[in-house]
Formats: sequence, structure tokens, C-alpha cells
Amino acid sequence: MTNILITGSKGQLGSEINELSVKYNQFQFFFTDIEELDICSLNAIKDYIKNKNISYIINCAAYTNVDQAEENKELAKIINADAVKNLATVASQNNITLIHISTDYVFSGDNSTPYAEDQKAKPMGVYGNTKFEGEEYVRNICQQHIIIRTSWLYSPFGKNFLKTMLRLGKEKASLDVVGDQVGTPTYAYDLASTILHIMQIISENSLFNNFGTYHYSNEGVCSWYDFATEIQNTSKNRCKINCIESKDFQCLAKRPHYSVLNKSKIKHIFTLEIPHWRSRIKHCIKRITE
Ligand SMILES: NC(=O)C1=CN([C@@H]2O[C@H](COP(=O)(O)OP(=O)(O)OC[C@H]3O[C@@H](n4cnc5c(N)ncnc54)[C@H](OP(=O)(O)O)[C@@H]3O)[C@@H](O)[C@H]2O)C=CC1
Ligand SMILES: Cc1cn([C@H]2C[C@H](O)[C@@H](COP(=O)(O)OP(=O)(O)O[C@H]3O[C@@H](C)C(=O)[C@@H](O)[C@H]3O)O2)c(=O)[nH]c1=O
Repeated sequence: MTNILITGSKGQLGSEINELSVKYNQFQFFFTDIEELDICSLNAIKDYIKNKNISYIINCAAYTNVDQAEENKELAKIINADAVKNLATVASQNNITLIHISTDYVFSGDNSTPYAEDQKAKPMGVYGNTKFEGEEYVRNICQQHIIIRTSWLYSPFGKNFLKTMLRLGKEKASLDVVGDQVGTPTYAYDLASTILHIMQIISENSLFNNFGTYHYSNEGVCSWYDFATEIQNTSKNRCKINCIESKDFQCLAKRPHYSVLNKSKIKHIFTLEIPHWRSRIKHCIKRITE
């Protein structure tokens, strides 16, 4: 039996891994969130893993409120960077493979073609900066790591853009949504399946040495406006979506204008077929409304 610790398991990604875990009976999962294991405490992590023979840590914990992070710099850094250092230290000292999740918001958005893993990060705000700091700790401390940068996560769980659009779409006759920020939505269910697939490949191959940084999102490209329009059409909400510019949307954090991720590496190394973003919305909405 391979033992796996999941941190931040009550969030979007952690909840999807939890649902899918029943299909993987070669793995024993230890699902934790802040109440069971606060990753900000190095000693708590050390105590938790004692006598559990953990082989993998999947870190789904994070400070994900992009706007609030601008005013809560310290807490965002503690959770997204310092706590990740704790996990990397414990993983490295105990021969554990650390699977860590990061974000498209580590990029500035200056590209006009999809970002590859080795392109220079240049975050625009506190959230992106602290996430990049966390990545660097993982790369520098824990050789056996997989960092997966993903983008625009949505699921039936927690807070996300799709759920916000479904709610506002019922409450309002029209909604203004930015059309000049382009990226790719990622169904957290697909990312969770991919993480479990990757773990299976690594655990079946003792010679695996493709550790490092990867990009994963669904296929395709769209703006938040396109995403919102597709959500409203699929959910049959009557709300009209107006396309606006970022400068006309009031918020605290700047977001990249372009954050499409190049997924060639993950597709090649782990033999993946990735569904198009448009094809996954229905699946998620069905789960929310059933
Ligand atoms: N959401 C998105 O659009 C994207 C997310 N990502 C990355 O993907 C990963 C998963 O994101 P997502 O599932 O959306 O995140 P969520 O915000 O849904 O979940 C994060 C979970 O971590 C918990 N948590 C916070 N602090 C701690 C702590 N100190 N110790 C243990 N648990 C803690 C949170 O608890 P509580 O809710 O109580 O704070 C929450 O349950 C993150 O690394 C995120 O940066 C990347 C790209 C896009
Ligand atoms: C709710 C809303 C948002 N927007 C804009 C604001 C913003 O530019 C964009 C997305 O808004 P949100 O605040 O929902 O999403 P945001 O918090 O920017 O989402 C990000 O979260 C972090 C955790 C990530 O890692 C990123 O990949 C990304 O998913 O849409 C509108 O234009 N109209 C609206 O009604």
C-alpha cells in the first residue's frame, strides 16, 4: 500500500481528489485540511507524518483570494510560500515525493504564445508572487517534486468563477465581464484525475526521474467573457453578458492579460489526452444542479 497525504483537502482540488480516491485502492489517502494539519507549522507536519510511512504529499492548500492577498500580504506569504517550504523540508528529509500546485498568475501576461515551463516568471500581484516563492522553495529543497501550474480552476466545490457566474446569472439581468484577459479554464476534476494518474505512473516506475515543473489546463483558449457566456448558455440563464475592458472592472489585484499555458511537456511525459475547456462545463454544472 502506498500512503498519500493530502493537505488543504476541503478546497476545490482536494475535494475532487477525495471523490476520485475511491477508484484507487492501491493508495491509502490521509485527507487533511487546516483543522487536522496546519501546514504553517513545521512541527505539526513532522508529527502528522510520524509512523504513517507517507510516500507522497499532494499540497492542495493555498491562500487563493487574489484580491484580498493584496491587503493580506503577510498571510498569503505564510501559506503560499513559508508553509510550502515546511512541506518541501519534511518531504526531502523523509524521501517523500511532493506534488505541489501553482498558478498561471506567476506570469506577467506579456506573451502572445502559450507559456512554457522554463519561461521567466514575473508575477503581477501578491498572490502570484507568493506562489512563485513557494515554487522556488520546492525546487531548491526537495529534489523529488512535481510542480503543476494550472489556471482558472472551477468545480462544484468552494469558490470559483463558474459558481459566481451561475449565482449572479440568476440574480441579475446583465453582467459585465472582462474580455481582454485570455487564458484557459481548468475543470478541477480533470486536474485531480491527472494528478492521480501521474502518481500511479511514478509509483509503478522505480526509475522515474522526470521530476520538475509542468503546466496543465484544459485545452483551448478563451477570455473570462467567453467563459462567462458559455456558462450562461449551458445553464440556460437568461442573464446578458457584456464584454468590458479590465480598466473598467474595479478590483484590487492586476491580472495577466494572457496566461495560456503550453501543455506539451505534461502530455508527452505522462501520455495524456486533455479535454477542451468548452466540453467540461456541462459536466460540472450537472453535478452542481443535481
Ligand atoms: N482556484 C484557482 O482558480 C486556481 C488555483 N490554483 C492553485 O491550485 C491549488 C488548489 O486550489 P483550490 O483548490 O482552488 O484552492 P481552495 O482555496 O479551494 O482550497 C485551499 C484549501 O486550503 C486550505 N488551507 C488554507 N490554509 C491552510 C493551512 N495553513 N493548512 C492547511 N490547509 C489550509 C483552505 O482552507 P480555508 O478555506 O479554510 O482557508 C482550503 O480548504 C492551490 O495551490 C492554488 O494556488 C492554481 C490556478 C488556479
Ligand atoms: C465576478 C466577475 C469577475 N470579473 C473579472 C475579474 C477578473 O479579472 C476575472 C476573474 O475573476 P475572479 O476573481 O473570479 O478570478 P481570479 O481570482 O482572478 O481567478 C484566479 O484565481 C487564482 C487562485 C488563480 O490561480 C488563477 O488561475 C485564476 O483562476 O474576471 C468580471 O469581469 N466580472 C465579474 O462579474
